[in-house]
Amino acid sequence: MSELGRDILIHTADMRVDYGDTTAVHGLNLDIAAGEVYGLIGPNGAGKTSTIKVLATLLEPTYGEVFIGGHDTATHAAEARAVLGYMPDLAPVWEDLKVWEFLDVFARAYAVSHADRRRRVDEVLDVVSLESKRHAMSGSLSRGMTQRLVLAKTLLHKPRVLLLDEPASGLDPIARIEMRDLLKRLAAEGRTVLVSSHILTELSDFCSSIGIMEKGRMVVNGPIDELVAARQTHRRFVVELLEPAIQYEGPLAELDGVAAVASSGDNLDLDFAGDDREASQLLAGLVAKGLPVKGFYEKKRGVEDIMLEVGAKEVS
Ligand SMILES: Nc1ncnc2c1ncn2[C@@H]1O[C@H](COP(=O)(O)OP(=O)(O)OP(=O)(O)O)[C@@H](O)[C@H]1O
Repeated sequence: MSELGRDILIHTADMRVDYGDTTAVHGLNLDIAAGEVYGLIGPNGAGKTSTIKVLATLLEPTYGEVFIGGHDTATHAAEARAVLGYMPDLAPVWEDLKVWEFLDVFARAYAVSHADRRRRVDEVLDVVSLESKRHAMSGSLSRGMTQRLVLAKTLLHKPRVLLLDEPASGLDPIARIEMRDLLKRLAAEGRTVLVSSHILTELSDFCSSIGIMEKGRMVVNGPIDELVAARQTHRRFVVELLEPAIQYEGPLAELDGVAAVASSGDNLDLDFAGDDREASQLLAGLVAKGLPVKGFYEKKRGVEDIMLEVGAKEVS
């Protein structure tokens, strides 16, 4: 399936998921291209898991169409499954199997030939940096290593599309960073990765696109660059002063291009509409007005700011 030359690997149209009278997902339209890392963000209960389960062919949508790797999941579920790897939230491992045995069982299930199995198991252990744990019991691994083992299992059949439900949940900060770096690598190798989280900052620095869900609806969806640019009508500058900034708030509001001024301690935050040359003139104007300027820099606005603007404050 392609659209304007893009290879669309995840496509949904009007996808709805009902549980009895509860609608968990309302008419979802998604198009995620090859090589993208798509962050599905939303608070608990927003509908992320239901969405991912449908994409993974584990749950039939109540309504709508779903294509994975160009395969209609309603009519060609087996073909769709062959190209996708799904990692559930808090997936269990068989604790009494060694790490390599755990992977070997699944390699058999994926019909990897006997001759290739050992090599394939070694390859996925290498990808998730668990080679040294090859002979360890699965039950002896830390939470972060267990998540990486489950991810290794998900990679055995070389899926082009990865569907990862909260892969960093329950991990300590270091294990989170390791998981994030691993996902970056997997995406850099050309896979399409859909990863969910209720923690925005976990995703914002490496996703190419995001979707923010609230109560089963997608409230923001698109490439991060475009989302940020569309909301960037004003630039935010910080002026660091040598003394309390509050006394300068009033006079500065009259300067050309300054839309709003706020002070905190020795800093002034300016909302400013203008290009770099005008920003440079703004700085000259501040100094000419006698402000004791110690520093002047632009504060880039990111995805976190978008979140606040769309009012999804409960997602943090
Ligand atoms: N099997 C089910 N039966 C009934 N309602 C369900 C079922 N699974 C999910 N729901 C409801 O559907 C809505 C969406 O849940 P879902 O698990 O998809 O959200 P989520 O964003 O993944 O949240 P979480 O992070 O807590 O898993 C919630 O209101 C939830 O209570």
